[in-house]
Amino acid sequence: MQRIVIKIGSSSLTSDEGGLNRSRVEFFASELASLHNEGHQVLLVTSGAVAAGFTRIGYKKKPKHLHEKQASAALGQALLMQAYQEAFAKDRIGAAQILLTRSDFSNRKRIHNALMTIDELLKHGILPIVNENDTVSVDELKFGDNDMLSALVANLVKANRLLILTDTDGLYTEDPRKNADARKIERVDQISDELLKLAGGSGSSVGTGGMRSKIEAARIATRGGIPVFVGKVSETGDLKAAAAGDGKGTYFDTSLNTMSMKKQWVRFHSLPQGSITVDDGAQDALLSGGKSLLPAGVTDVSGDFNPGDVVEVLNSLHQPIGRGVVNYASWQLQVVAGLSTEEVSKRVEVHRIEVIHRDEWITIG
Ligand SMILES: Nc1ncnc2c1ncn2[C@@H]1O[C@H](COP(=O)(O)OP(=O)(O)O)[C@@H](O)[C@H]1O
Ligand SMILES: N[C@@H](CCC(=O)OP(=O)(O)O)C(=O)O
Repeated sequence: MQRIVIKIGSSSLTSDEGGLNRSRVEFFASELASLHNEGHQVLLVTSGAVAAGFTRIGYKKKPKHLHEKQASAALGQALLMQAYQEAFAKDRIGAAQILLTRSDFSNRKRIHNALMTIDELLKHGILPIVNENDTVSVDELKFGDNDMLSALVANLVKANRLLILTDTDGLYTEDPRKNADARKIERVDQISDELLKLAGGSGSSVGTGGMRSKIEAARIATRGGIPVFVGKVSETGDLKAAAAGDGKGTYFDTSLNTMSMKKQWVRFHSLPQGSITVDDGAQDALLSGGKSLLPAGVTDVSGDFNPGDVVEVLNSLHQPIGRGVVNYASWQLQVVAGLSTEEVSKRVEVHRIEVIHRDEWITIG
């Protein structure tokens, strides 16, 4: 038995003019049902709410403004779920709706609740269907496309694999819609910046992130130890083949140095509650010395945070260099910034003397 997260993009479920393509929904549901019936735990991350809803609202093409997209998603999500529910019912599979936002992933309690819900549904043989909660997602915190959401869900549920389905049979050296000579890349073992540059934006009028956001998602999932497939499922049996390592697409192998769960949370899920500026010595200690941050290296503190929160760390030029879990409240750190360890222990009572312990630090940039 494997736990498999499958992401389906708008371009696979709707037509360019918008509106849900019911027969595509039925096809994907039957492919998912066949994996489910083999005894796997299957989770679906689906897009398509905006694309399914905008024509019904009366917009001529996919809307650009956030409130229009949100209105389309509110209508379209219901249509999407209805279509999935009816399609899965043919295989007697119950389908449940889970709507998440970016900020849910940075709140340990909320995301823990989501995980408990998903586990409970899977235990009862129900197929969880996840989408972004578009109505309450604000612009700057939106996933936008669901590729990143699927990677975070896969990490959250500790999936055995993530299958990102789209309208192209994998990653090419260039966008194959624009260059017929583009070559397919069958396997990727290291996601480099050069590879990210190969990938362009969306080729269709309904899709959002294009290949680039899929590679970024693959980077996050593979770092979490989850192998990823990006490709096409268009005929019966294609999904099983994709899950078995024989699909029409590109396979991304897990990177050798996978991050600990704690570091993954700091890197990908957390929302910093404040920032700490450090001097050049502390910057070196963090970036090249593999050391923890001590109060002596702190020059400035901003924001209102508590021990256990994540903070961003800035260098003396105010450029972000990383983030980590802080062991001080902001007011405590203000009192002891720049002081030696001996002085610190005279002035405040803290659980750990390091401002950020190296095991809870992550370099960014
Ligand atoms: N290097 C590339 N290889 C493959 N596809 C690419 C590449 N660069 C850009 N694309 C485009 O990415 C599109 C898939 O992304 P997108 O439209 O966002 O789909 P989805 O709705 O499934 O998320 C493809 O149709 C293709 O035009
Ligand atoms: N939450 C949105 C996702 C938007 C979107 O276009 O995503 P994708 O097709 O994955 O690039 C929706 O359901 O419409």
